[in-house]
Amino acid sequence: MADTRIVSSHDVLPEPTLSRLPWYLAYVSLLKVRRVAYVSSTAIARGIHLDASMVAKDLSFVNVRGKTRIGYEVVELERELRSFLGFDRQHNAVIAGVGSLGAALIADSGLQRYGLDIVAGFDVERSIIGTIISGVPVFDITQAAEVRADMQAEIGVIAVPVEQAQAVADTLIDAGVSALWNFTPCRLLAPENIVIQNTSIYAHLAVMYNRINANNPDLTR
Ligand SMILES: NC(=O)c1ccc[n+]([C@@H]2O[C@H](COP(=O)([O-])OP(=O)(O)OC[C@H]3O[C@@H](n4cnc5c(N)ncnc54)[C@H](O)[C@@H]3O)[C@@H](O)[C@H]2O)c1
Repeated sequence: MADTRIVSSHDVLPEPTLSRLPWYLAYVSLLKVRRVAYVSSTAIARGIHLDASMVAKDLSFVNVRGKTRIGYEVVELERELRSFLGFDRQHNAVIAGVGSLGAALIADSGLQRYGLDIVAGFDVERSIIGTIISGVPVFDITQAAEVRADMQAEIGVIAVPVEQAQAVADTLIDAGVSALWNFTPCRLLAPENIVIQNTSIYAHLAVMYNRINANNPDLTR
C-alpha cells in the first residue's frame, strides 16, 4: 500500500531535497515579485533547469497542493516553502568567536531573512568583549550559560580557531544550545540530541577545483 503519511518539517527529509527546496523558494519569490499568480512544477523545473519529475517529487513533501493544469498558487507556495524550511520563524543564536568570520556573520543581514537572529557574541579577547558589533553585544565566553538563557538562544554558531572548537562546543552545549552551526574544520563530538551542521566555503572550493581539473586535464599535467 502506498505511504500516505503527510510529511511535516519535523520529519527528517532527504538532504538533496532539502538543499533544492531553497532554489524553488528563490524562484517562486521572484515570480511573486513579478506578480505571477500560478506556477506548475514543470515551469519551475524549466525556470531553474532541473528535471520536472524531481521538482514534482520534492514539492510533494511540502504541504501545498497544486491545481490540475494550473499549478500552484505562487503566494501560497512561497509561504509554505518558507514555513516548511523554517525560514519564517526567528531562531535565536549566539556566536562564539567574533573575529573576521564571526563579525562578518553578525553583520550579514541576509541571515535574518532566513530565520537566524544572532543575538549575542562570545569571545576571549579583552579588546572585543564589551563591544557592540553591528548592534550585537559581545560577552566573555565564561558568561555563555547566563547570556544564552537570557536571550533564549537555541543555536550556537562556532567561529573560533580550530584548536578551540571542541572546548567551545562543550561550553555552548553546557550553556543549553540544542544545535551547533560549526564553521571550523573540527569534527565535533556532541551528544546525539545535539544537531550539528558543519559548513565550509573551503570544502566547496575543493569540489570546484576538482571539477576544473577534470574539465581541463592539461592544467594538472
Ligand atoms: N567554514 C568556513 O567557510 C570558514 C570561513 C572562514 C573561517 N573559518 C573558520 O572559522 C574560524 C574563525 O576564523 P577567523 O578567520 O574568523 O579567525 P579570527 O582569528 O579572526 O577569529 C577567531 C576569534 O575567536 C576568538 N576566540 C579564540 N578562542 C576563543 C574561545 N575559547 N572562546 C571564544 N572565542 C574565542 C578570538 O579571540 C577571535 O576573535 C576558524 O576555525 C576558521 O578556520 C571557516
